[in-house]
Amino acid sequence: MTSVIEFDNVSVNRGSKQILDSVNWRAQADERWVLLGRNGAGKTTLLQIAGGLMFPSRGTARILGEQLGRVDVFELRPRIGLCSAALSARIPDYEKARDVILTAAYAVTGRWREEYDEVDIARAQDLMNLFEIDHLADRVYGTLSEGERKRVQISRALMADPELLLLDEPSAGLDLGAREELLAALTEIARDPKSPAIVLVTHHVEEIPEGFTHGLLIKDGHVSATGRLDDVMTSENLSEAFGLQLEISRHGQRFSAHATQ
Ligand SMILES: Nc1ncnc2c1ncn2[C@@H]1O[C@H](COP(=O)(O)OP(=O)(O)OP(=O)(O)O)[C@@H](O)[C@H]1O
Repeated sequence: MTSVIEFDNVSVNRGSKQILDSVNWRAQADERWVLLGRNGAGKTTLLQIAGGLMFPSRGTARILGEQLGRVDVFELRPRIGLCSAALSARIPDYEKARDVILTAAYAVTGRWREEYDEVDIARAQDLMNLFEIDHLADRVYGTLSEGERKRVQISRALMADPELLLLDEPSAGLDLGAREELLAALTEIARDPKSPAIVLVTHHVEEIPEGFTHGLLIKDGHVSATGRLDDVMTSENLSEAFGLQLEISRHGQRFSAHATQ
């Protein structure tokens, strides 16, 4: 199986700051990855490179078989579904939820065509059903709650049937009920063999959906642990990555963490 993500010694510098330091990472199509690390560790930067939105300063990054720097990123990006706060900020407040999702079929924000294919409309409807937002289809984005917006954003990211799905802190700002609903939907996607490869950035081990298979811990721009989730999610690895003594417990397929000193 070809790797969806292949990073070889990827480094990123901005001025004198080294944001990423020789990151090696391989992700396959059937894997669901979690990136964890404390504030400023480099998670968003890593995700930006995986999304073809930023180039490494050194090293090589291949995404969906294409090497950044040698591929037209405007052809690569439509193959990648992205959900991030930055992208959400670009969605017009007056756009109806259904159109926020539908416009992803044409890689735009803001509705510009009056006609969509039946197949696109059916897919948007399926996604709204999956994320239980079909009742919000005619509501404008600006009036939706944070949890409702998150579900619209992920539906949008999946609309163009991407080969890689990147989710940057999808649970941020959600209340407990909304978070659990979102995690249940992400679990359903993670367990579906037809789903694309998924990379999810989070700060909280409690927010790792069931069905995720691999983890990458990042500390000060370098990978501190990587591999199968069960092997990565140890108290020792998490304590090292977050720089404090943590105890990780597991309840079924969910994790929790607390500091021991
Ligand atoms: N253009 C830039 N110039 C200088 N420093 C930058 C630039 N972009 C990012 N950084 C720094 O690089 C580091 C990594 O940033 P990044 O956003 O990738 O971290 P993160 O792990 O996603 O953090 P958070 O959890 O707080 O969102 C941070 O210290 C950030 O301030």
